Amino acid sequence: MIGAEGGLRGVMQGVEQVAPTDTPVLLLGETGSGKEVIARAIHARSRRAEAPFVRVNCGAIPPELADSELFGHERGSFTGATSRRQGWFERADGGTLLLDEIGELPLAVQVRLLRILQDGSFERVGGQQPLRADVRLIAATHRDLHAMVADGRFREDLWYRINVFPLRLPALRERRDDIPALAAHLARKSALRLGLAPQQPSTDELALLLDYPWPGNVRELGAVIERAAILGEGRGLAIAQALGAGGPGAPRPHAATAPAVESDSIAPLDQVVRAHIAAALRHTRGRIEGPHGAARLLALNPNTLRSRMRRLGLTARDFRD
Ligand SMILES: Nc1ncnc2c1ncn2[C@@H]1O[C@H](COP(=O)(O)OP(=O)(O)OP(=O)(O)O)[C@@H](O)[C@H]1O
Repeated sequence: MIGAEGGLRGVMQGVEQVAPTDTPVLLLGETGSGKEVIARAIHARSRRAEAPFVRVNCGAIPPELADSELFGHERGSFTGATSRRQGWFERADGGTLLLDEIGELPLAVQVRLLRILQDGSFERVGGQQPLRADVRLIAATHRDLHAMVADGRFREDLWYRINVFPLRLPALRERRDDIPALAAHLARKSALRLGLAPQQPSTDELALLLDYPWPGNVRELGAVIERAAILGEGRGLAIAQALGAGGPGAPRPHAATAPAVESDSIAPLDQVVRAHIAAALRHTRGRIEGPHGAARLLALNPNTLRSRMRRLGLTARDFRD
């Protein structure tokens, strides 16, 4: 895990404290910020490390199947239940269960979840016999569960039960110091996966990565690095192009000056240049001239930069906040 000594230091302290216990953990943080990575770290440091770690994405289960997915069902208990099925609690018995996106669970299922957390017992759908499962629960969400409690969309009693030890993962933009190490790690992983010579971002490319807001956090950084590795064809990382071509927050090319992307892999040069200049302007908050200006960063004469910005439809004012 990258950042354990950096931006995740506080979170890791919590991990070390809570891992040896059986206490439920609530992981809070934006999508892609590393909640699953932290859940696995807790499991690995617990007495359950040799037992299963099971992750269930509650947001991906159709609400009518949530009961059966979590607690299992007996044969014939509903149309389509052609055989007995073990639920995720049974499969995680002795180990750790990560319920990702717990806020998406229907209220009826939340009641059953509360019960298993309170006394470890449950029944399969259509089953009479009470069963037991010894499971350590880790819940994760990017939602404001407290607000959902206030709206009646999340049960207050369940909220108290899972909110014993909350850990909040900072967004990547709140721990920019971790970006260089993460980028290096992700670049090595991409190169291995793609069978390309490993490449590392240059200082200029790192500046682009440091400047980007990363709404999709580490997952998005991984995707940008992978795209950059593919576009760089083993000779480098095409970070500017990868950022300009795909990031949801990437500056959109100006219709009059940059044609639509015609190929997925090769962005028009104007678009790449525009994204690069925009990144420099974001960095300097719109300042063009002087020692802290974008012209200096880009090694351009300020007037040259101004005329390129005009041609590409960029205005310094847009970067001033
Ligand atoms: N600190 C880290 N070091 C190395 N890789 C990381 C780190 N944090 C996240 N990643 C990688 O980033 C990706 C996203 O992380 P993860 O799946 O844990 O995020 P998440 O918060 O659980 O996302 P979601 O809310 O969408 O489920 C994964 O591929 C993971 O391996």
